Amino acid sequence: ASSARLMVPNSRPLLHFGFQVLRSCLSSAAMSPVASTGTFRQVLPLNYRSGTRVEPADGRDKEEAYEPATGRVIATFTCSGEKEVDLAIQNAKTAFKIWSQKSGMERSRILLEAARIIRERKEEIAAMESINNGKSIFEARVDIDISWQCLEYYAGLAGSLAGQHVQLPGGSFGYTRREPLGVCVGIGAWNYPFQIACWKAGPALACGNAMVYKPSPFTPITVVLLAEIFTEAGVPTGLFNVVQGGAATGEFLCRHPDVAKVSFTGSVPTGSKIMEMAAKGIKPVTLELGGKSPLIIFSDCVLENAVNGAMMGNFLTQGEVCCNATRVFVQREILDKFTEEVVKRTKKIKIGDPLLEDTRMGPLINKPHLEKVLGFIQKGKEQGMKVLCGGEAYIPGDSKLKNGFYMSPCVLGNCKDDMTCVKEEIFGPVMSILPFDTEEEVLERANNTIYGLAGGVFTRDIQRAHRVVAALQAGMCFINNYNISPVELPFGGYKRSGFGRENGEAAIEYYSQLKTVCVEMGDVESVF
Ligand SMILES: NC(=O)c1ccc[n+]([C@@H]2O[C@H](COP(=O)([O-])OP(=O)(O)OC[C@H]3O[C@@H](n4cnc5c(N)ncnc54)[C@H](O)[C@@H]3O)[C@@H](O)[C@H]2O)c1
Ligand SMILES: C[N+](C)(C)CCCC=O
Repeated sequence: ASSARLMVPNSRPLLHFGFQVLRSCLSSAAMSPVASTGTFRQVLPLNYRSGTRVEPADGRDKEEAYEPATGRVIATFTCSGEKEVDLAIQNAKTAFKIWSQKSGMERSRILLEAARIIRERKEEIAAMESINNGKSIFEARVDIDISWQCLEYYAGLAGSLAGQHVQLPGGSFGYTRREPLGVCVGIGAWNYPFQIACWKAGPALACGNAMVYKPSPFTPITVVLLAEIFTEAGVPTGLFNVVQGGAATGEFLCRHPDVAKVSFTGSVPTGSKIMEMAAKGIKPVTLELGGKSPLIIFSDCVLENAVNGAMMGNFLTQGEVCCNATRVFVQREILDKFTEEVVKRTKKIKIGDPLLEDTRMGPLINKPHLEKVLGFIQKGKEQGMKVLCGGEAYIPGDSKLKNGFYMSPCVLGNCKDDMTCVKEEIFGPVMSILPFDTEEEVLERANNTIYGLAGGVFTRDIQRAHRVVAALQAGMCFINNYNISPVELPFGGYKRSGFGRENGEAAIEYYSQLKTVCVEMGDVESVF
């Protein structure tokens, strides 16, 4: 068990779908945080191999991880070198031999146990996620709920993974076996550290693979808890390993000859490099990349729902969400009313200490990122955009937060499709509002982007809703809602937002391979 474990308060009933969980968190009575901001310090090693935390066997560069709420360093660690990466992969290979021989039901039981432990330790994990990432505690709880739901879901599928039996002439037959790939590498982004790891580990382990996981160096803390939980749940030693580090460590992983697959979540430029490295070894990749998603709001919508959808589509996790609907197209008849309401609601967002129950927006991940986001807004102003609210660095009243990386959420008006803020992924709390007149026009404009991760529509016209999502060039579409995450539904992008899918039955395809067996029941005929 982790000695970094924090106190776990009374648990509460849990609901099983992302949105309902979010609702329950929003409406539930305040629960006191398990740690207070400004006190956490990570002292244990952050690599995980041979079923325990270890210091890396080699590595040169040191990294520091921050608590964005205060700007404090909470962990210093060495980035894993080539030797450490190899040790983790060799461990995974050994564990794979045992794990891949287990039946689906055996794997299922262990994944269910891991899900149960995550549920039990939800408050502790959520608090650490909030401390290291900056997202509000109530959002972090939703992330942890989605994480255990993901493991439960794949535990449910593990027992029914199967091939096909095909009858051939003369009593001969063929069958297919669904087999694991081997050692899979997971590389994650910093915005959903624990959840991204579960979205990869859940299907990978259910299919019988082993995994070596590298989180973002900005958020190294919580994935090690996941590794400890898998061990406690009963996976073979070395099945799920963690190596810490940045680009160099990631490259050692991607280039390693014993790695069967790379599943990557991160930016488009890094995704392109990953694909190139994987191509050298003919390794399959899953790429979950960035986005600049459109949300189309027709004048016949339920305005309050559309406003809620736009808020959820822009301001979760300080706007640092890949599938955010940062281009909000609003039909001209309701533009003023919609804008007025969104601005009113945005101004009311409570910014501050992420561990406080009533905080709805915490700090951004780090200072350079905050400066980058503010730079986008400055550029927007220079290009003629109107800042309707927010868009400034923010210093909360509490003196311990004065060095944190806060900004006020921003709504931009007077936007044009060719402006930088409308074209590029900002990855911060910045919503651009764009008027439109017709369905045909808005679809053309919505699809005019290199990205294709997500998209949404608000309308009461059911035919139009389905017509619009069918025309959207995006992998994840929402009708009359936005940014909900049922783990039963596949998630992934079109165009440069990547390929492959996480969640849902679809993910099984990306962590397994089919073997065909042809069985002869008669004699062998030869043409020679
Ligand atoms: N589609 C999705 O599901 C999804 C989810 C979350 C975030 N994202 C995207 O991630 C981006 C933000 O995350 P980020 O800033 O951490 O992205 P990033 O690409 O900078 O880093 C992602 C991960 O890749 C590693 N990495 C960097 N260079 C590497 C290299 N050369 N070889 C191997 N690994 C390397 C990083 O250390 C990190 O762990 C945004 O674009 C966002 O949209 C996508
Ligand atoms: C859980 N969300 C909100 C759908 C985000 C998925 C991961 C993207 O960054």
